Amino acid sequence: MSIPPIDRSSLVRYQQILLSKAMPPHSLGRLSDLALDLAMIRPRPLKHLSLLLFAADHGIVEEGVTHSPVEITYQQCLNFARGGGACSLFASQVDAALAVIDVAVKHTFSISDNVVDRKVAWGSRNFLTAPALEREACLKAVETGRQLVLQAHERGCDAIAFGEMGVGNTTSASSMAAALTGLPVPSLTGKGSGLSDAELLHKIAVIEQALVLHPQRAPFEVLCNLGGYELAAIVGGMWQAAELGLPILLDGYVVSSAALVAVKLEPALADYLITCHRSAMQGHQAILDAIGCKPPLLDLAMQLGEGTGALAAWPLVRLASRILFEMTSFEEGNVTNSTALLAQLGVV
Ligand SMILES: O=C(O)c1ccc[n+]([C@@H]2O[C@H](COP(=O)([O-])O)[C@@H](O)[C@H]2O)c1
Ligand SMILES: Cc1cc2nc[nH]c2cc1C
Repeated sequence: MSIPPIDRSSLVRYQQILLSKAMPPHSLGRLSDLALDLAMIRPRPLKHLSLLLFAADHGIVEEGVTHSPVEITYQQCLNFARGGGACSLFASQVDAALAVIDVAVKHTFSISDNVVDRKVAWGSRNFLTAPALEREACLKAVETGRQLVLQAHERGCDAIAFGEMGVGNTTSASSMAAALTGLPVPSLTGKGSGLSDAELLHKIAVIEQALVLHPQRAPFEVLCNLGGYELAAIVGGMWQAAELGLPILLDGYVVSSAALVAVKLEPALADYLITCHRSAMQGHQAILDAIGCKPPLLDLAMQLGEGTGALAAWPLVRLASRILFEMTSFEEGNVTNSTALLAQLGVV
């Protein structure tokens, strides 16, 4: 694996280009910061976003950590692949290509369902009784993520986002985040797709028990012991995307827990992450901080997953990527550069 470092040496030149644009200095605020970040990753306007949504089931649901019936995982995969659900609506609104990929859903899809079959296991195991993932199957899921990103890149995408669907996966996400950050479990655990206050306390107790049962803290061990197959696919996909020099639009709580694993394994990956939104799930900001992310572009109290936060931010990301390369300068627009004049006079 070799993730190329982003092109920091060009930052000063890009900052100068930004100052030459026909506007008062710094008037595009965080959008111009984003323009600079994107240019150091990929110095041209972005056009095509691919959203890879990986789906899997989770054995930890046996412990009563979610209200959602397990069949919702496969039902939602079918729904998404038919163009239903939030992720499909958002993807069609912002012109992104959506693929739904089964890595470990407890359901047999038929070819006409339009769900990509990359099944590596029939769900994960209950990690209160065994490691969640089988090592070999975990590696296969990582490899699947890589292959899907390579294919999306071959089809012409120049930016990538990951989504997920998996009843029970917020328990995996919180467990991995707690193992990798050392932060108290309650600070990282929320109600997921919906729990009462008492049920949330039970979910926290389950996670605390899991952390005792699985004391290993090396990132790959954490992924195998506490993770999910869709999370493993996202880890592999993120590595591949960074290797290809693609900006990665970071979605919410669950995808960010996979990003934390990926960054712990390969710190250079962090520079390719664009922080799209802050999920309302308890602990998302703590995960973003542990990764070293910039403040999120959107803070809309969303907490759905599916890649919806990344999709909602894509129009802003695409817009920012055009500023350095497509906006006219003072000179090109025949506009007096008052700041430059004042600088010549020694006023600024
Ligand atoms: O990523 C997020 O910010 C997020 C926050 C809350 C819930 N989810 C979604 O909720 C599902 C898992 O919820 P749960 O309660 O069954 O663990 C899973 O399909 C996720 O996509 C996702
Ligand atoms: C209905 C439903 C939709 C979802 N989308 C992502 N996670 C989800 C969980 C549930 C329960």
